[in-house]
Amino acid sequence: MTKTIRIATRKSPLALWQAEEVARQLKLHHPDLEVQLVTMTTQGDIILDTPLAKIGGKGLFVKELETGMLEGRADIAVHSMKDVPMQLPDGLHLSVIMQREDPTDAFVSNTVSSLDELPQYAKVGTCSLRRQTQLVEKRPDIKILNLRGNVNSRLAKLDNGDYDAIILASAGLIRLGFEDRIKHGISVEQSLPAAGQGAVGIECRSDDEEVNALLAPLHDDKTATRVYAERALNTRLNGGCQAPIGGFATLQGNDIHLSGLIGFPDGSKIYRCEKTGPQADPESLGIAVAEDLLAQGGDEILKQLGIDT
Ligand SMILES: NCc1[nH]cc(CCC(=O)O)c1CC(=O)O
Repeated sequence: MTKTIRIATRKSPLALWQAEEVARQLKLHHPDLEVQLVTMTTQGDIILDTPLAKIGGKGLFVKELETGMLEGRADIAVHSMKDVPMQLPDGLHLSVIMQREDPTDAFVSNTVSSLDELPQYAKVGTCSLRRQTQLVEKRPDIKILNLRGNVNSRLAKLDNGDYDAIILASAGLIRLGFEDRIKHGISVEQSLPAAGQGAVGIECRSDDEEVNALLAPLHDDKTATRVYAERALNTRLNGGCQAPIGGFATLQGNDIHLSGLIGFPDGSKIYRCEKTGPQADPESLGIAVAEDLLAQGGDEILKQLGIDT
């Protein structure tokens, strides 16, 4: 009998694109494999009118997919790594982290081509406290407006004239063929990305040896090392993708260079830290950067946001 892998995925265009890309790569490596998409709706897809930071829960975009795997209705789930909580349920693990797409935040506008060109009191759409914090630090006059929904509907809201500019992950725009909407990828110095941004991960049951073996060729070691360091930073800060926390790692020779930040959402103060450590131990580096940020005053920010450290 031919083996079938069932992929649990959300129905948003980006989620479907990513699931289909995994299906395509799996079939490339295993021509006889059958791959099916099992679409599911998550809490994050239902609650569209509330800023994510206010809903507060972690794993809003992944929980139903995980339940599907634990109940045997699917074999794997494909996620944007940025949306994957730091702690996974018992019995599941991240089997694969795929090669990273452009990790930057994209500046998207129909009227200007950069942050500096935005008129005074311009309206900028984003639902990310991390993006907001870094934008407002540089441009305190800017009015941040909430922007939720999938990539396509966010672009439609910009075109509708609701905003002077919006900030989205470059990776999602590139994958969906909207690369031409990106005025520029904002430098990581100006807008430090979220942990895991631009990387796709595949989760499955830890004990499913056959599926883990079939997935293995899709793993990218270099991306995984970077994402592990970024996620270790987030884990120590107890952040999720909804906190005003950034983390971005690059590889330099045999080392990892990790930049992290945490800031007040009004941009009044951002604490930053960069450290370098061996590629063999991304976790320790992530924790060291997190400890430094907490000691500088990041603990106060987390306390004000109601996040336990
Ligand atoms: N939180 C939603 C989300 N999760 C992953 C991406 C983009 C794709 C990626 O980071 O791989 C996006 C959209 C966005 O932030 O614009």
